[in-house]
Amino acid sequence: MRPFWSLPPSFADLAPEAKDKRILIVANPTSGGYRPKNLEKILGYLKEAGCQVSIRLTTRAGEIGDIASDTNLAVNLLVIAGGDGSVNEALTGFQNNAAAPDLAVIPSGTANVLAHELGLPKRPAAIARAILNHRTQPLHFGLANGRPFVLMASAGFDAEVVHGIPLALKRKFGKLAYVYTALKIGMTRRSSDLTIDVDGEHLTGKLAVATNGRFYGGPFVVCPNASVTTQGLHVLVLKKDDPVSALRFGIALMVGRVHKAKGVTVTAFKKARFLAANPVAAQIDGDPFGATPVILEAAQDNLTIVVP
Ligand SMILES: Nc1ncnc2c1ncn2[C@@H]1O[C@H](COP(=O)(O)OP(=O)(O)OP(=O)(O)O)[C@@H](O)[C@H]1O
Repeated sequence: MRPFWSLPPSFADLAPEAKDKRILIVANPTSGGYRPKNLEKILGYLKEAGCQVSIRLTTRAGEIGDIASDTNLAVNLLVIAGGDGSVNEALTGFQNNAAAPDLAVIPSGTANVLAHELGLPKRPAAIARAILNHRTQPLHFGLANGRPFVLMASAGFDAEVVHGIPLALKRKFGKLAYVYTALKIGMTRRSSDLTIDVDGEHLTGKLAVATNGRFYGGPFVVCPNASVTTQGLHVLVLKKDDPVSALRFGIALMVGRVHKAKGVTVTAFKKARFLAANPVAAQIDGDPFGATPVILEAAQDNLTIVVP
């Protein structure tokens, strides 16, 4: 046993087998809360452990997808430093890569729901340790009109906010920008009716969220029984979206009770469709995704993701 005054083990001692590890870190410098200094520290720890590690900063949307779909990547681990949209791009790219490496995430982003789902650490040393330990779990995902989503796909008011939020405002004010945009849109919008076809049963509502995991919008629990590491999707249907109901649901969301709120149903499903007479805005993983109709199902495959 080490005497109590000795230094903690170095990263080189932690993972002797790391010397064979080839790691590519792809960082989205435009994601909310991006911290280049933290990335440098993580890079330093991984190099100290002997990993062959390189880093690439994206210069445009779509680049992460292109990298992830490259069948000549020749790495054991692709690490995405970014938010949920960046991870979604990697997942989408992996669909065209039969030799996809394992995935790890250095969380940034405005909400970063996946970080809450997996309990990802924030400190550089803890992130490096998780990457070196390389403990993995299957990451299940859903398909919306054939496009993968890791966390959620929805149609209705929240998607209108995702479509309407100005990027500069999101970068400057983070989550507050969502609140501001929601209030602004909420005052003038005309709500639409949705039909939600859940495994052949017809539900009606104003907002429908297909969720792959427990959380929504950050640390807020919407489906306590779900997890991104087990297969299966649930759909939350909100019956109303008038300002008073929206406020009630918002408060219920913040206290982790929205799934129990009056006017909310949660249903597990295999196949669902979000339909509307006139197109209703849709979003996946916090990025705009056109409009209804949206057809949803669980993907049969899964990825391998590093967990703490
Ligand atoms: N260099 C870049 N310039 C512009 N857009 C980029 C760049 N790199 C990646 N993107 C795009 O930025 C989008 C949003 O990124 P990301 O999700 O990581 O951050 P965020 O929006 O702040 O976080 P969150 O989704 O957790 O709220 C991604 O969908 C990705 O396509």
